[in-house]
Amino acid sequence: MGGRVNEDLIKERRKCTFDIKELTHIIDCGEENTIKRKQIDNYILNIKELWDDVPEEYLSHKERYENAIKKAFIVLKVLRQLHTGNIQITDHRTPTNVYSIQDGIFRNVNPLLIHIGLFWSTIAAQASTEQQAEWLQPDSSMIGTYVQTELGHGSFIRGIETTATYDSTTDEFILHTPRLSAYKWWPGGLGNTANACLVMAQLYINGTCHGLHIFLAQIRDFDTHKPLPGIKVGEIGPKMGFNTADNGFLGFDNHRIPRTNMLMKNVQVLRDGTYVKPKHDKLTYGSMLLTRVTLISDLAYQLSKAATIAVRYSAVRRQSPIKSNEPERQILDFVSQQHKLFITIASSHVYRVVGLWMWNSHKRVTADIHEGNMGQLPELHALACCLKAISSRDASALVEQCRLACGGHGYMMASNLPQIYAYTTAAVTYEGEYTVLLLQTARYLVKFWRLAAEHKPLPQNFAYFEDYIKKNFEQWRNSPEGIIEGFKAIVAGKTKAAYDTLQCNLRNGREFEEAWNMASVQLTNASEYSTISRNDIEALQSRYEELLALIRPNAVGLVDAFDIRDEVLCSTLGAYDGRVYERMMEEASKSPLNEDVVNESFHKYIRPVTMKNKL
Ligand SMILES: CCCCC/C=C\C/C=C\C/C=C\C/C=C\C/C=C\C=C\C(=O)SCCNC(=O)CCNC(=O)[C@H](O)C(C)(C)COP(=O)(O)OP(=O)(O)OC[C@H]1O[C@@H](n2cnc3c(N)ncnc32)[C@H](O)[C@@H]1OP(=O)(O)O
Ligand SMILES: Cc1cc2nc3c(=O)[nH]c(=O)nc-3n(C[C@H](O)[C@H](O)[C@H](O)COP(=O)(O)OP(=O)(O)OC[C@H]3O[C@@H](n4cnc5c(N)ncnc54)[C@H](O)[C@@H]3O)c2cc1C
Repeated sequence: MGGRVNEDLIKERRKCTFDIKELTHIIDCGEENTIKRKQIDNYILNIKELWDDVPEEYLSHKERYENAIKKAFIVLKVLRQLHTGNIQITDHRTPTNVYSIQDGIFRNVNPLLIHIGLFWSTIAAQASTEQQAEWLQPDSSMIGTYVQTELGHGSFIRGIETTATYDSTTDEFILHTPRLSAYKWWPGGLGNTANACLVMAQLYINGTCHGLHIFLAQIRDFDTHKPLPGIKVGEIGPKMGFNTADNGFLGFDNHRIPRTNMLMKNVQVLRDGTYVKPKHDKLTYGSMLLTRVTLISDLAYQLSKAATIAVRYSAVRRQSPIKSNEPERQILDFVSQQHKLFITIASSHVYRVVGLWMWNSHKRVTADIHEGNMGQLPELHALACCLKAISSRDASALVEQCRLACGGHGYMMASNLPQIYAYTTAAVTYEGEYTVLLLQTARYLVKFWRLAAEHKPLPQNFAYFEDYIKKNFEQWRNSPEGIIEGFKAIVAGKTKAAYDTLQCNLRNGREFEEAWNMASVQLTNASEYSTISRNDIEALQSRYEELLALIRPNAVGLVDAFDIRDEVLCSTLGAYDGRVYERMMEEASKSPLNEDVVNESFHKYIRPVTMKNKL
């Protein structure tokens, strides 16, 4: 859409006091990455077949999927070309950028998300060298997914009921779904797209259960795409979001696969049925760990999208004067509006930085694991659980705050804020539900508190537990260091309270698991345990308000620095040119309800009632 840039946005951009490009380069981890990202954006976004004539929202459930799958295979082809270097973009090791522009292409979810994001990465991480050589061929016919959750079990994965029983006479595993609750339910791309899957099942050899293992199973014929004998597969129906992801169900009726289809990098079943144990029994859960780490950065990106839309809109939208004799003000001038939005910008940066740090930690710990050193895995798991839980919860709350900050127009699908919310709130549940993950972190903290309480040696990372016990915490200081000290005091205090409740429950004769359950609200909820005083809080509050005023002139510059293209934002409210009302009117004109001046329902249903006595 052509036309002039909104005057208020022009003025906002003139006011900006910092170099926007410099911040963009920081966000991209370097100018080179910015250049590459833009090359990839240009290449992919210029593919005409990826763009819709009719907005996605007006399509039926079936049409949405068919439209998305058409685009998914165009994108897959491009990703393969990038991978093999056939598209001359020198280095594309900035995967989040390739993936993030897909938000614009699909306005929803790529049905191949799990194929690319989890299927391949799990094979790469958990299959033996020989298996990888066979399965990771660039021209493979396999379209796969990651099949773990069942109708009856999602969080408690030890309760998974699908079995894989070794038959040494034929050198095969028999995959079986013993009852309705054991049906696989949820995997993305399973409904219609996938012809293969990685399935999590209980391994049985000679009547002994060895727990959960991952198996590669073909489920559809590669040529006809018909389900193989013994496979019952389908799609689970419409959801709050993720409606192009064809999440599916799957049941096995004694479906046989070769023994060599168990992922055997860390654990093996030999021809004679000998079971060779892994070095750590949670290595099978590695894909969940990796995805939790990846999600932190993805959620930071979703926050930057929501912030861009809401801040630009707030600079364009004028409503109410502040003094009655003045003109109406940009809603961005209201301090309460700044509070709603600037926190979203800040949170995006926080989770981006933490996400990168976690990504690098994951790389380091994985390299150690390859060398046989598992020592850092528990801490990484505890951190990933906590950060995935809070980043998803914060992101969905802040995206919703941005939507509300756009008033009624934020409720329009054309603002794209409802879709971003539906996407982020799903992340609170998938890949480990919020409370369940926080309890994993609590379990880790309580272990170290027990050491502290028993005056046993603590690792350096937990020295502050001892400081708390010895009351070595300094008085509160209003400085970054003081705030960090404050957080340490909160963690220590909260862990102590939960631990004390746990001990009290145990003394009262409860068994550990029951005592744990009774303490679980304390284990997940933070309390104020720092040495902060009322005066400190007042000082912090006024400093916060000063900071809002300092950020105000740079608000639009800050979101421009996220450098998200209009085709990706997909928002009438957030486009770079700020022509909000023109875009809203243009989008409304696409509604099928505007195709006829008089809708035929008038003649069928309305007129017979309203004109009844007048005909
Ligand atoms: C098209 C392009 C796409 C590309 C994509 C790339 C980028 C885009 C960005 C990101 C998106 C990427 C993908 C995701 C996108 C969309 C999501 C859609 C799909 C979602 C998929 C799923 O949801 S898959 C299913 C996930 N399921 C879960 O997460 C289940 C949650 N439950 C658990 O993880 C566990 O059951 C548990 C952790 C709650 C407890 O496990 P349990 O077996 O009960 O444990 P125990 O009690 O026996 O033992 C606990 C001990 O084990 C340790 N531990 C547990 N888990 C781990 C682990 N993962 N690693 C290491 N250690 C672990 C735990 O600490 C205990 O140790 P101690 O005994 O020593 O205390
Ligand atoms: C959009 C989407 C995509 C998904 N994609 C996939 C996929 O590709 N592959 C796949 O395998 N799965 C997938 N899933 C499934 C997902 O991983 C599970 O839904 C998730 O792990 C939560 O499990 P659940 O649904 O069984 O919830 P439940 O565990 O039943 O949780 C329900 C409630 O019980 C509480 N609860 C459960 N256990 C405890 C406990 N021990 N202590 C305290 N409270 C507890 C929870 O906090 C929650 O409040 C997807 C889900 C969604 C929504």
